[in-house]
Amino acid sequence: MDKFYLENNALYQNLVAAFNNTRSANVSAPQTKKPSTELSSSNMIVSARIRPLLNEDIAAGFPCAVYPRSEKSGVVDLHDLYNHPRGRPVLRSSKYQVDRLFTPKATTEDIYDNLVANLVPFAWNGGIGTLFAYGQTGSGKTFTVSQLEKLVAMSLMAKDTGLDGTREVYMTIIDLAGNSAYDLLSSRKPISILEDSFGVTQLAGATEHLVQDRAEVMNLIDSAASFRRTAPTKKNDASSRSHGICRIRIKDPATASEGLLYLVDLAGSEAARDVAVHGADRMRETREINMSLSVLKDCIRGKVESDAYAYSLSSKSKQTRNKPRVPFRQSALTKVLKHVFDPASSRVCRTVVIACVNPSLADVSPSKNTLRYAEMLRVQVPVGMADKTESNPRAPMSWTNRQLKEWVAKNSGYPPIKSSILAPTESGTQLLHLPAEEFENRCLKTPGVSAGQAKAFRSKLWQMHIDSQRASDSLNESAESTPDSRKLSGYSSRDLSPSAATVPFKDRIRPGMVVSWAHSDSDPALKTSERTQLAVILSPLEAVRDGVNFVVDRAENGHQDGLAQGTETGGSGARYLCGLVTPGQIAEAYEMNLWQQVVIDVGMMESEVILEYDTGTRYYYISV
Ligand SMILES: Nc1ncnc2c1ncn2[C@@H]1O[C@H](COP(=O)(O)OP(=O)(O)OP(=O)(O)O)[C@@H](O)[C@H]1O
Repeated sequence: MDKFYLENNALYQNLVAAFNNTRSANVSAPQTKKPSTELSSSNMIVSARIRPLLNEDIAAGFPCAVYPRSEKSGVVDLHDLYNHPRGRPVLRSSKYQVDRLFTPKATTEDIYDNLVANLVPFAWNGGIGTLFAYGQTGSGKTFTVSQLEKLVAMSLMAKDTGLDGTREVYMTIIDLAGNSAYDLLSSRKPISILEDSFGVTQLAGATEHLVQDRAEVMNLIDSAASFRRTAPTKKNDASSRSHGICRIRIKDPATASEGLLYLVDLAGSEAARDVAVHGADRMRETREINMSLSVLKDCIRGKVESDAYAYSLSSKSKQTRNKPRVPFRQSALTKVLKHVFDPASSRVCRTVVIACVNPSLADVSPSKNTLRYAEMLRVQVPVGMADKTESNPRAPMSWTNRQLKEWVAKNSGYPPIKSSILAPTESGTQLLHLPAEEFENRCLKTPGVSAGQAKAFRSKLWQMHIDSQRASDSLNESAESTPDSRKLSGYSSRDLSPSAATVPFKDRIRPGMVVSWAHSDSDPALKTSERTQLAVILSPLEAVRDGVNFVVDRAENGHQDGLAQGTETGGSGARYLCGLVTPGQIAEAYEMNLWQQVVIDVGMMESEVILEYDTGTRYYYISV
């Protein structure tokens, strides 16, 4: 093929020039409006960097095959020459679209400013920012990622970062080849990828360096690069045959909360011909690399789709769409990046992909694959949903950072909480997912704000979010029907009768009421150190048929069948069968465990607690 390209170089260049002339003539003609049925996700940016032709490409005589239309449009044309069996060769052109395009003139500093710089404050404030560089061998992935690592480090270790507070910065750099992982900061010591009992992936045996200054970080990056596993391919004399992962953990010592930055230099995807001269082991290695890249693509797409699914305001649209799958357990690479991909993770993530492209005609086929892969990563969010999520002043999930800041300024009480500290870059969704402790700590950084004000303000935001979900769900259930209070009541443990609030709660105990109660300290079956617990009333104990002791652990009998028990502590004697309400995975979220039952004496009950159901996270939250 290379011979064919070289022999027809002049023809190829003429055909490309003719294509470009026709296209620019058409550009001046009025454009039909693009049918805007979709738009891509803002937490995921797919970009492409076209590297310059290198001296060796030019010396080999191959022309340029990749033509960016304009950086703004993100559209790039690729021209291949097709050896037509009858007649002369023809030009085959294909067009690809990415969110951001970097032409050969762009420097890595431009890429940093445009794509990566805002991941730094994001991770500084507790988010997870991930950057992947993908592309065929020799396309400039290592060149790009190694420089970006240094730029990130310079920004994090600057004397004045311009960011609030101080942070401890920890760095780990590993190399992943197939299922084996190595610590590049400990002379390629083998390490293990394990999932601990909390489901968190641990890089067992990898060293984490607490870095103090720029010089130290630069040394670590250079030293890791020298331990990276490389082997020559036909295209690149020092080709990375493994995925290089740089993890930067940014810990806030005041709150122990942490953000993460992952900079991932993926192993080169290569055409079989590049390794054809090598043995079976290299071919197997190539298959493994291509398989892990394919799982990565499914995970990136799946995560964006699953976020869109989870945050969809409309329960109707959820019913009509299948729940997206994120197969993160299928490769070692995506297991290491579990926090980024696990749909159960409550962490806010932003992902940036850089598809690196070699512009030479000799590499046009793998370049097409790279750009096709990049296009497949651009997950589209239906416009209907975007409309709903973008412009509802009553739905915090739909707020941009600017809308959020305006709302905080007007609604956070006195003194007003500084929105630049509470949410420097976050959207409404991101602030809702901030752990409660971190949210309140940020509020407390505004002078004069009390812990009570911070707590009440978070409740206010959550209440608004829950109301907006409920309103949206009821709207979707039936546009024509009048609001049905029985349907709405399914979302709250609140008494439907407005006059109920005037009656002491112990005089109106009913099934479905949630109460706080104090249990005896020594009760091991409750598996918690908190003395005050929540429980949902199921029925009066008398309503339970005699002889069903296997469900109810009666106070008189002590523990039975491992179930929790209530004890009589001088109450009125009325006792209720209740289901335990236990903390969920997200801070301040609860789940109802109707099968974990306990008998509670009225005397042990302290107060009624109103729980509201949030369809987005499928947890209950205490309403204030
Ligand atoms: N934007 C650029 N400007 C100048 N030279 C570049 C650029 N990008 C890459 N190069 C050069 O191209 C060659 C290949 O780059 P690099 O090693 O980064 O490729 P790679 O995609 O990481 O390859 P592999 O997957 O085989 O490791 C290097 O000599 C590098 O210096």
